[in-house]
Amino acid sequence: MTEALTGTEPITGVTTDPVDPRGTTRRSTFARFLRRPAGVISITTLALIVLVAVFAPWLSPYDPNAVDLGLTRALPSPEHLLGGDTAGRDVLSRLIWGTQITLWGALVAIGTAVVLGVPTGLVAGYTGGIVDRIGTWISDALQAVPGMIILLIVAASTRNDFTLLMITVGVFMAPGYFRLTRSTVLSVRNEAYIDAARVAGLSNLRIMSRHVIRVVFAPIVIQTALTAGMAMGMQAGLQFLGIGGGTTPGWGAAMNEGFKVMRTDPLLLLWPSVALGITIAALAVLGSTLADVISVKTVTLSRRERRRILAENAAKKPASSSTTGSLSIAAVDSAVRLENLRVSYETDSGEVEVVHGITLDVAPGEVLGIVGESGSGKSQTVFSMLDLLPQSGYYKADAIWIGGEDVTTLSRRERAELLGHEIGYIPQEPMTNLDPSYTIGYQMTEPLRAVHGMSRTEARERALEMLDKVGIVDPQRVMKSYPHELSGGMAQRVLIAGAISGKPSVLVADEPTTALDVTVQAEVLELLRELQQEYQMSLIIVTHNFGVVADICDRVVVMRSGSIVEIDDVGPIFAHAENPYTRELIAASLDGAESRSEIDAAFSASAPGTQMNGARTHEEERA
Ligand SMILES: Nc1ncnc2c1ncn2[C@@H]1O[C@H](COP(=O)(O)OP(=O)(O)OP(=O)(O)O)[C@@H](O)[C@H]1O
Repeated sequence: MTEALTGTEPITGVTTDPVDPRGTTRRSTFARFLRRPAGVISITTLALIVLVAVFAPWLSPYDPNAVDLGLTRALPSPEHLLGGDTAGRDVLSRLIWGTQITLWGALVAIGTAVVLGVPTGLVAGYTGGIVDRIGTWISDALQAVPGMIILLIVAASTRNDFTLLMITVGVFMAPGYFRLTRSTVLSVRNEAYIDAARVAGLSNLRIMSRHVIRVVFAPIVIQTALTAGMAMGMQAGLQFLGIGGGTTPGWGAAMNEGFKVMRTDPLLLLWPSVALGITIAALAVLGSTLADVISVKTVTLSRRERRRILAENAAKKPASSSTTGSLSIAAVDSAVRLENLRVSYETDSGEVEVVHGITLDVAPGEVLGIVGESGSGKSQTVFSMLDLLPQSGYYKADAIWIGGEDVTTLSRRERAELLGHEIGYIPQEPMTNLDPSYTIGYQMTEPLRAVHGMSRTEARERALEMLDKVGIVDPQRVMKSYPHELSGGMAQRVLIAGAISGKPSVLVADEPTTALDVTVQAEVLELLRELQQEYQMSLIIVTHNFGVVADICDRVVVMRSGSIVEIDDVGPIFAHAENPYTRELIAASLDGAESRSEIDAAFSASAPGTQMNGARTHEEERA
């Protein structure tokens, strides 16, 4: 469907089906579900059962509690299709009304479990730390409580109130939802698109309710199908024991009555057992088919793998107390300034410092390159600046100035708000930084409305203007598209448009071209340079490539193993770098690798209508 489009080509033949978090369309998920006989049978059966419950007053041939002594223990007949029970009541009518009360009981229990378990699991998984520990502790404690004893106490103290009993059942089911939600959230909490939403200044509540909840949705639906059956089983069990039955003709109560006369009138036990068995089986089949179709998978690093990575890190550089780097202007005049920044990670083998006290600043309108080999600490530096370090990481700094304010003195919320206004962030991987569940239009307008207070129309106009600015040929159409319908180059342009749409004073680009092919890299760099000049933003560009530095930067910070080894203007660095490591990096970037001019030449040759660096003009794209 989607061809390998470059960022400048119009989208052709795209569909706009909403997608689930795994990138498949909702329609196709439902279609795949319906293609399975088990799916069709289970959903049809459940639909019929629900219809019977809803239309019980009309379907029931008699009053379920009306007594006709002539009907006592009567066998099935044309007037009473399932016969009469021991008190002379119509069995079919009681079974039909029983459907209603049984489903209602399951609904109350599941509703309670979902309301208690899902939001708490969401908050615990997303927030982590003490909130997570308290939530997990309560969940574990609840599971250790003997549920049956509590149910007996509730039954005794509420005179067998059926609804209250089912709420209590729901409370005991809530830990299942809590654990499922928490673990699902943990698996996506550090996804790049969640980080991107944080940097855009969206509140935690908004991120949780819009972006994280979507991932939780599918497993919760599956869990609900399975636990609804369990809730019904428990309800029937309670009524079978005479708890919570009362005069309510639930299936469990009917089974209780049938059990007493099982030897003489086995049919009285058979009918409610069959009804309950079919419903629970249909729910179980529905749940497992859904699980199969959606196949929820989370990828986690094995413990051994984690240990290996952390040990490697620890071996790379011992913690040091020295500070590296330098400053060029006063703190209040700088666009960004880091003073003695240290980043550490908590690991099994203790604390590992990965950035060892670095100091640097960026002037308004300046383009600063942060260069270094992989693992040198470039991203950790940027993440500290953007408050994006993962849970196990933390930083210490004498100060971090952004827009003339020391953000280390601000609350998390104030800082997020400041970041949303002052900094635009362009991440490494364009695709993973877009939420697959939402259209580009929604993702672009959301921060503009939530953070910058624009109306829907203003936000839409700004988003269209920015998409146009970054060279997207058909912005209207792209706004309606989902991330999987874009090529990598287009996705990166969309992210650039999103990053500049709030008109930030600083743009941070973390290896913005590594995930793109060579020709698209050239276009994106050219675009960044144009935008930086047009908006007079400061640009911090993280890269391992001195070709990019030569092309776009005013000044360069060279990092190695978490320290700064050299800071200088680009000219002097290329002419006479002082540090041998810098010289090595320059040589490695230019030696053998395609230099910028080679890339440009190659691109110009392959696409005659292109400017220097391979970026086509907007007019040419339109043509
Ligand atoms: N979650 C983590 N736990 C422990 N150490 C980490 C973690 N994330 C990163 N590190 C370590 O921090 C160091 C610096 O990593 P960083 O991501 O900043 O490197 P980088 O220079 O940006 O490299 P790259 O260009 O490959 O992204 C590395 O040694 C890395 O292994």
